[in-house]
Amino acid sequence: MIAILGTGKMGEALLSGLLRAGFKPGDVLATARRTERAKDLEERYGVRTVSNAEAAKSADTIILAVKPQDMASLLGEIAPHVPADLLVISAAAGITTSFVESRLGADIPVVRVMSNTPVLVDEAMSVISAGAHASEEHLKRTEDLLRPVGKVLRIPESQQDAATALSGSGPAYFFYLVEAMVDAGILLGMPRAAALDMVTQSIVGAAIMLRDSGEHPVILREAVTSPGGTTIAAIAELERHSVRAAFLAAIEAARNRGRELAEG
Ligand SMILES: NC(=O)C1=CN([C@@H]2O[C@H](COP(=O)(O)OP(=O)(O)OC[C@H]3O[C@@H](n4cnc5c(N)ncnc54)[C@H](OP(=O)(O)O)[C@@H]3O)[C@@H](O)[C@H]2O)C=CC1
Ligand SMILES: O=C(O)[C@@H]1CCC=N1
Repeated sequence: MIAILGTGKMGEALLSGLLRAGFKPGDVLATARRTERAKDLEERYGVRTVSNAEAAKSADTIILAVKPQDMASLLGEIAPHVPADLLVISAAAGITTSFVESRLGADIPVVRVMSNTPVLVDEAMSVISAGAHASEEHLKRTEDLLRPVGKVLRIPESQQDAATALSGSGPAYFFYLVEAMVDAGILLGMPRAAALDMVTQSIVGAAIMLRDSGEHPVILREAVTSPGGTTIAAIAELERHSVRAAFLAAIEAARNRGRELAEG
């Protein structure tokens, strides 16, 4: 039995992924803070919603998907009910495995995960790190849960905040880029729907080329950039506006914010 504690945007994305991967609604428990949210999840997915305490008692794996700011109180609530062999998967930004271990006590196996919302289309990037008491078997179980909804990579926990900034938040940067490019289309007099289609298909095509060609992004970009042509005119402007430096600073700020979240 798997339980998702805190079934909001990310928890629901993971829940739907588990069901698509073949879990039966009867094998999955969910918890939510508001009763109307719980009812909604029961109606849409057919899963049972229970209290956090009951979820911790009944499941062999729990996925913690509350906001980092709510983690301490959730852990306090479930600590008296957690069996020693429960696998605890924490999906919250910034929250370390030692934070979870210190509140759930003793030798509890904890795996930290940072996934992203493309879980919803089985194209997530999930990175996982073992806590002090998580074994190879616990990592394998976590990978088996996440692999059906995308790619899974093991990383040292020291890199988790950086991964959160890159791939956890990553989809938001691409949506932001699409918004900006569609605005540019509007500026040039293009209808909004057509602009969105063109930009979306360009980003999908570029993403698939990146993933499947094995080529370095510089090579792929150079292949688009004709001497004296249109692309280099655009890139000259991006450079003039320090877009690369803005990405470096933005992703560093996200990493730093992740560290702050751990402090509560
Ligand atoms: N959104 C994203 O792209 C990603 C999010 N994450 C991580 O996932 C976690 C959740 O984020 P997100 O889904 O965006 O946030 P949401 O606010 O959508 O989800 C959090 C959910 O937890 C519920 N909740 C809070 N406290 C409790 C409690 N004590 N018992 C039961 N349920 C509770 C909330 O209920 P209610 O709605 O009633 O307040 C809410 O539904 C965060 O830790 C975030 O760092 C990780 C990667 C990507
Ligand atoms: O913005 C956030 O804090 C969460 C973590 C990664 C993506 N969303």
